[in-house]
Amino acid sequence: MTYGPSEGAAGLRTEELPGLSLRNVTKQFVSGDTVVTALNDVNLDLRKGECAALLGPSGAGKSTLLMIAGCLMAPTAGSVIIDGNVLYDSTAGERALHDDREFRRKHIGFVFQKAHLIPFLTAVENVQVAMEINDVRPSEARERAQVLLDDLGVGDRAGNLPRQLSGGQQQRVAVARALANEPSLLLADEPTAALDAQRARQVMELFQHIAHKRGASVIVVTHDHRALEHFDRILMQQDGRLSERSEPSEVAT
Ligand SMILES: Nc1ncnc2c1ncn2[C@@H]1O[C@H](COP(=O)(O)OP(=O)(O)OP(=O)(O)O)[C@@H](O)[C@H]1O
Repeated sequence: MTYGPSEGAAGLRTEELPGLSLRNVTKQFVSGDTVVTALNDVNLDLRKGECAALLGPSGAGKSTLLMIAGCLMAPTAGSVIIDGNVLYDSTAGERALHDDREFRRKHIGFVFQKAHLIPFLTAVENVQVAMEINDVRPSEARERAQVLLDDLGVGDRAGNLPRQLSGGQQQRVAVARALANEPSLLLADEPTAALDAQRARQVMELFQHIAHKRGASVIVVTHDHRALEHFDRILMQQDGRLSERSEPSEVAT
């Protein structure tokens, strides 16, 4: 289901629609007699061009929130709306309303804690392949992949295999891959854990740039409170609930 060209979820004009909306999203994991409520009635509207940090203690549900926002996992209840496209709706149960794989490929970029590069492809091929899956011509894909690697300061390692790169270099290749298809929603789960302070700062600045200059909605899970200056919003996930902090100083260190 997609809202029409001029009207959206709440009667908003399409250009004013949030990049991401989570509506009353609940996620429960059941194993045997145990039920874990990882997300409990979570609501979020993230505008296009907004860059949000997601904080919270271990086990609070941060990764689960990213997986659901990124359509890698269906919510138990609630709806997920990306750029006016209803991806999940509780009334439709577990079934995605769109072909979520195709939607994900075209519109969503992920960066995980570990780079997860394809080991037998070079750095540039790892980025290139993400574009080719979306039917970009190989020559154009290669050129754009090289530009992204240059932007991330690893252009000179384009021809190296992942095992020939340091952890931080691999992670920057993974960031380039996530940006390959100019996603409207970028989700990153502790992307700077393997980086030194300077590189971590550069990656956070890049995320900020992607939101502010390209109009993407960005969520970054981080434990690094020094990075909070790079974010427009600070979200806190605790005991399954999502809340918002207005100032970095409100976040306990
Ligand atoms: N596939 C699963 N099956 C059962 N329980 C799960 C599953 N995935 C997550 N959980 C549980 O859901 C809760 C939230 O997990 P989640 O990984 O989202 O937390 P987190 O905030 O990302 O934690 P961390 O900071 O340690 O990565 C935890 O209690 C976790 O054990």
